[in-house]
Amino acid sequence: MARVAGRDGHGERAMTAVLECADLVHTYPGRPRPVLRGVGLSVAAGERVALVGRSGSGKSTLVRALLALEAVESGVVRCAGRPVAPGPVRRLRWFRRIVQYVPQDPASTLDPRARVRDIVAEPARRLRGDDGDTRVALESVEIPAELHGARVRDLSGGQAQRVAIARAWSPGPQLILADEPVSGLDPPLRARVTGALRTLSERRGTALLLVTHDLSVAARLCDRIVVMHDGRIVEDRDAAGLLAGPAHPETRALLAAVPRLA
Ligand SMILES: Nc1ncnc2c1ncn2[C@@H]1O[C@H](COP(=O)(O)OP(=O)(O)OP(=O)(O)O)[C@@H](O)[C@H]1O
Repeated sequence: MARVAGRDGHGERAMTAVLECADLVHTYPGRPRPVLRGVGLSVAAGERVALVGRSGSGKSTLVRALLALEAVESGVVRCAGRPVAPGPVRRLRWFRRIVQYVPQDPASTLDPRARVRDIVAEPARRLRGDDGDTRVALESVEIPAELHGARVRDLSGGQAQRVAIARAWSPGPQLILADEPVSGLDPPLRARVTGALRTLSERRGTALLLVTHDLSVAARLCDRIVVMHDGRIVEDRDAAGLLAGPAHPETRALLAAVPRLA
C-alpha cells in the first residue's frame, strides 16, 4: 500500500499504486553527475499522469528504470506492491502483463513486414496465450477493418503510432507507459493519437504515464502533471492546479514555452 495524492487533488489517501518508485539514483558510467537524483513517483489505478521536462532532464532514464530495462544505482521500483528489477524475460512476465510500453517512434520499432492484427495480438499471445482485445483495440484507435490485414510498412506514421498504442492496450494492462507518443507528428495527427490514448484509457480505466516535453499534450490528456528537472521531480500536482499556478521556476519556464497555455 502506498500513500499517493488523490486524483481529486484533495490531500492524500491510501491506495495501491500500479507503478511507483522511490529514491532512484543513477549515474551513467563516465558521467560526472547523476541523471536521477532521488526520484520518487507513484501512479495509481486509472490515473493519467504526464511526466514533463526539457531534454536531458532524465525522463527516458526514469522510464527505462520504471520498465525494469535499466538497473539503477539505488532506489526501488514497485509494481502493485512488488519490487521490480531488470532480469530474465520469464521472471518479468507478471510485470509485463500489468505494465505495457509504447516506445518513442514506434513506426521504426515495429516489424515492417508484420501484419497489423498480428502486431497488435502479439503481446497477448505471448503473455496470455490468446489474441487479447485486438479487434476492439484497433477499432478504438480508428484503424479501419480493411487495414487490419495490411502490413506495417503500408501504414502512415500516425497510423503506426495508433497501432503501437492498440498493441500496448490489447493484452489488458493496468498501466500504459508511453514515451513521447506524439513527438514528430503534425498537429492534426497529434490530436488523433492523443484522442486514441484517451479513448483506450477510459475504456478499461487503464492508467497512463505519458512522457512528453510538451505541456499542451499533458494538459489535454492527464489529470496529474509531474515536472522533472535536472534529475529531480520539482513539481507533482493535479494538472489544473499546476497549470493555473505553477510553483517551480522550471514549470513556469515550460509553461512559458507553450503560448496558448501561458
Ligand atoms: N546510455 C547513456 N550513457 C551516458 N549518458 C546518457 C545515456 N543515456 C542518457 N544519457 C545522458 O543522461 C542525461 C539524461 O538523459 P535522458 O535521455 O534520460 O533525458 P530526457 O529527459 O529523456 O531527454 P530527451 O527528452 O532528450 O529524451 C542526458 O544528459 C543524456 O545525455
